[in-house]
Amino acid sequence: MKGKIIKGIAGFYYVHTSKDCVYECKAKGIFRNKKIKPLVGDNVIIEILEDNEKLGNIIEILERKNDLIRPLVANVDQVLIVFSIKDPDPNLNLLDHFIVAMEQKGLDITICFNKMDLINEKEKQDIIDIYQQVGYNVITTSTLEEDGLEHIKKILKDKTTVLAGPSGVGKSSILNALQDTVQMEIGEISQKIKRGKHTTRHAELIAFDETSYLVDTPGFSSIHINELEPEDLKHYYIEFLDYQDQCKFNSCVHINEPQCGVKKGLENKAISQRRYNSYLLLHQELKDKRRW
Ligand SMILES: Nc1nc2c(ncn2[C@@H]2O[C@H](COP(=O)(O)OP(=O)(O)OP(=O)(O)O)[C@@H](O)[C@H]2O)c(=O)[nH]1
Ligand SMILES: [Zn+2]
Repeated sequence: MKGKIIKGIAGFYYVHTSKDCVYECKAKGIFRNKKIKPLVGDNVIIEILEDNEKLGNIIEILERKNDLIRPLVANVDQVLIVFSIKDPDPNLNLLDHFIVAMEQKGLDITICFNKMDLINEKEKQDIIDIYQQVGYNVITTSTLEEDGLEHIKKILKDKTTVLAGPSGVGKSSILNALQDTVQMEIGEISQKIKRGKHTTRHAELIAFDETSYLVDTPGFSSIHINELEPEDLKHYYIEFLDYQDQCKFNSCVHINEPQCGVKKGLENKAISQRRYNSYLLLHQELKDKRRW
């Protein structure tokens, strides 16, 4: 039977299979020999030992699409980057920083502006426009007024999703609001899990249905851009890609070079000055880092 590991504790793996069943499984020795450790998020094949007790063995780990380090989860498809529209005001340089980090990991990105109840309808629409113009899916929510949650659920459908965003923007509130809507045998699982006491906090998946999962820890509240050379940053500002073939030089980083397509895009306002400024800032940061 096929399933997905949604939780791992002390050598036990909890595998979510079709019809919302969760089996408590051990991994057979073969993985240890191959030096593969099952991860939360892994798609696996299990053999059932005891159907009444929902006990099984993991006999195969299916090929991983990717594995993230923080949180430690396999096969994440997308990220929902949460920023608040107010309290705290969105720091757009930081948002772009998040976007670059997630683009680098190859995750699909949706941007969620939360706390929409704190502003008037038209206020700050320009911020939303900037990111829609880039081509990102932007949604707006208020967990306080339970607004936009249906929209989030639609985005979660058939994907494994992780939340990211700075502190205080409402990631936990979104998780809680969504979790309230999940009807699963949570009780049964937590009974089993309570047997042992564990202090370390591992990532878990919340199953919405057989193919939709959300990582339960608001994973990235700080960001690391891994080993990125300043001249490679341009690849992660995806709106530049449409203009770079108009650059005279292939190696153009769109700063001081003559005949730059991205600069032309800026002039005719197809590329946002706001985004370009954050590009310059981050480019300089990466250069400074290299000097260390
Ligand atoms: N007005 C308003 N306040 C909200 C909304 N969502 C969350 N808050 C409040 O914002 C504060 C921070 O919310 P959290 O959900 O803890 O934010 P977080 O992103 O998980 O923060 P960290 O745990 O620090 O990463 C809390 O006081 C929430 O009650 C919202 O939609 N509107
Ligand atoms: Zn250029």
